[in-house]
Amino acid sequence: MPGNKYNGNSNHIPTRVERLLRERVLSEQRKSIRASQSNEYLEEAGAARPFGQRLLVVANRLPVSAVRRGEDSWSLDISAGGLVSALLGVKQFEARWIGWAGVNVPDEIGQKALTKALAEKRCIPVFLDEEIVHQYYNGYCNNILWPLFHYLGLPQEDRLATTRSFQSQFAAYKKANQMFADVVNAHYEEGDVVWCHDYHLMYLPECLKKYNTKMKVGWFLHTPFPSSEIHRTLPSRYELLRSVLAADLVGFHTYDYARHFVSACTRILGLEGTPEGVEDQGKLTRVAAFPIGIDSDRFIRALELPQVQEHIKELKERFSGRKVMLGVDRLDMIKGIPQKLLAFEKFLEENPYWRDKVVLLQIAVPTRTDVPEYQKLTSQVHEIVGRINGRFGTLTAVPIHHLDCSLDFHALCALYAVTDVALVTSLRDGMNLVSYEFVACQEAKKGVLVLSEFAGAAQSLGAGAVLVNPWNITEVAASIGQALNMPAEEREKRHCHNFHHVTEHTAQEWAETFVSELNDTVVEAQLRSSKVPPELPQNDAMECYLLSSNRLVILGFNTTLTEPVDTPGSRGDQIKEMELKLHPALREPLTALCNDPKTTIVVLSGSDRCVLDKNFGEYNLWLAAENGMFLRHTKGDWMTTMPEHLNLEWIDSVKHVFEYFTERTPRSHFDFRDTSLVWNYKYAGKPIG
Ligand SMILES: O=P(O)(O)OC[C@H]1O[C@H](O[C@H]2O[C@H](CO)[C@@H](O)[C@H](O)[C@H]2O)[C@H](O)[C@@H](O)[C@@H]1O
Ligand SMILES: O=c1ccn([C@@H]2O[C@H](COP(=O)(O)OP(=O)(O)O)[C@@H](O)[C@H]2O)c(=O)[nH]1
Repeated sequence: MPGNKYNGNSNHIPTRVERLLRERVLSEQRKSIRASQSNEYLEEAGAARPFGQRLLVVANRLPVSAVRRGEDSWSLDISAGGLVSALLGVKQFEARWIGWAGVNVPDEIGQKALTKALAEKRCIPVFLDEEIVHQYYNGYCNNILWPLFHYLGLPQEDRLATTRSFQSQFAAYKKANQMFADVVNAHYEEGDVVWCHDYHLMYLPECLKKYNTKMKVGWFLHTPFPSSEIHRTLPSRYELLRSVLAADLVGFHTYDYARHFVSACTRILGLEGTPEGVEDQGKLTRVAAFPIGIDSDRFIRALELPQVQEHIKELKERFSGRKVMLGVDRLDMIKGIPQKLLAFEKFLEENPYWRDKVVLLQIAVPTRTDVPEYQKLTSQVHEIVGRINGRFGTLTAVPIHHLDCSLDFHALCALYAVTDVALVTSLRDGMNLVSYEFVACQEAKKGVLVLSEFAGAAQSLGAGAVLVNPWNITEVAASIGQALNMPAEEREKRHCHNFHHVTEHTAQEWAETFVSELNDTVVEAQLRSSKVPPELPQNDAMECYLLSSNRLVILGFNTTLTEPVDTPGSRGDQIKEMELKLHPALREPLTALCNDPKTTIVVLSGSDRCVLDKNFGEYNLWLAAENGMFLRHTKGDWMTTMPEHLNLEWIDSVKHVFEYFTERTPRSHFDFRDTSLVWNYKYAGKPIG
């Protein structure tokens, strides 16, 4: 099994540093294994795999688009987007894809035929009907989670309508996730690794673990994970986090996204965040950053193909005498296309010299065209392009070539290769693979990448790119000028830096690291659980209790004998908790215990004397107030265990410090008892869910 390095009987759980070192060694080994393998895409079922661990990749979309040709015939096209190319490049596992084929297939004959055709591509379909797709995909995924995770808030115009339809869309989301889970469960074999992808499937880890706690489940988010301040506005904030935490390993593109997730779990769920992940009652969900990459060799090799060379030649001729600037984006509001166009317009305004010497080629791939926000964006972009071309175009040339379509892989490679300046102005972007692909195709030209600081890629390619804030069109316009005028020597240095990153940190590497870490995480969890102290054997304890004739039982008060006010899933009630009260259901058993002549009961608490008097005055027991500073049997008076001449001079100064912080820490409170000062910050900043 790859990735399982815990040989023999060692019970050692590796530290982070040990894990990192081990991962580096393994990464080198994997690279040499990869180098000796072929590199074909979507191999037919049955092809030999070196290690044989099965990987079930579960994503909303399958890596193929299906088109119906007849009642029982389908044609399938590989759709090689970012995630697809990343995972198809992984040779180490026997991968199966589970996902939605992107079409509605209401009839059984069609479903059977499509299932059969997809099986040849190692794909397994999840059939979603139109209503579910509308509510789950267009609604909850793309109209709620997508804008929220990209800091765009809920859709502006129909905000209230969205708020109203929220519950039904969330119900559809859960239903759709359960449908994915049912298909996974039907195909799961012991030992398989199940890798769930993206915001579409946040509810899936829990569905899978409910079915089989032993299943190895990983979840990876391709978008940003926003600050907890954004996530907490989601009505389903609690359920989504809980469900993701059911996974063994949770991955993000950047450390920032991982940190946001952990802080959402601490702030919203009240759980403990550790450097390893999130801990809940001894169960650890590992959380880490796994920046994706591309299959850089595939791009580099494509540039050598005759048809790509031919295309490059044509493009060079077509745009000779002009510098080529390129944008490749899905037509999505997160990509900042209007902002990019406005910045380009400003650049042309301020730099008349460049007006006939530069062209911007903008490929705007249509996406989510059923969602109204996307339809509005299309019109807006067309309007801006028309205006700029009207302003700066001539009879023979226009400054912007805008294409509402997608290009095939070879055409895209040729475009990347002839580009002088790539312009990525995403307002937020999980990673942005286009910037990686551009770098991979620039060994000859060494063009400049102008990159938004809000794309995950800025963390990896930031050193070589010209970073911009896409909201600041003055800055972007100036960066366009800087890029177009950049001396060759500087371009080369910047390019080399990024090229090295793109070719070293590949998609294969990304997937292998994730799966390897997932395998390790599961083994570590087993080791950890074997170290947890065993539960009290209740029957044995009861037997001993019954046999003994002189028993001392020491009970706590707060949360031992009080009514629970802070159960998971409910908001804690600070006011109730501040007034400690014996749980009414415990009155009877406590009376019975206290009246048992063989048993002495002590309630030991940090509370002061009057609180204990009020709650236990009527019982036949011992009270130890302020953690034992005062002691009394309920039939007698309080006595103190405090040494004589105890120095209490510190109290005044500590009181001031506590008061200072109480004023500045919302929901904290401060108790001044006879011999102790207590500053309680349990409710400060957490939990809100
Ligand atoms: O399938 P669609 O709804 O048309 O959307 C296409 C994909 O868009 C998102 O991509 C993200 O993943 C990339 C690779 O990790 C990353 O570079 C990019 O920044 C993200 O936006 C989405 O998350 C995918 O699920 C969609 O399939
Ligand atoms: O005409 C096109 C334009 C883009 N892409 C691919 O779409 C992916 C876009 O990924 P990115 O991470 O940049 O953004 P996303 O669209 O996933 O948000 C890249 O792999 C591109 O090569 C494509 O196949 N054809």
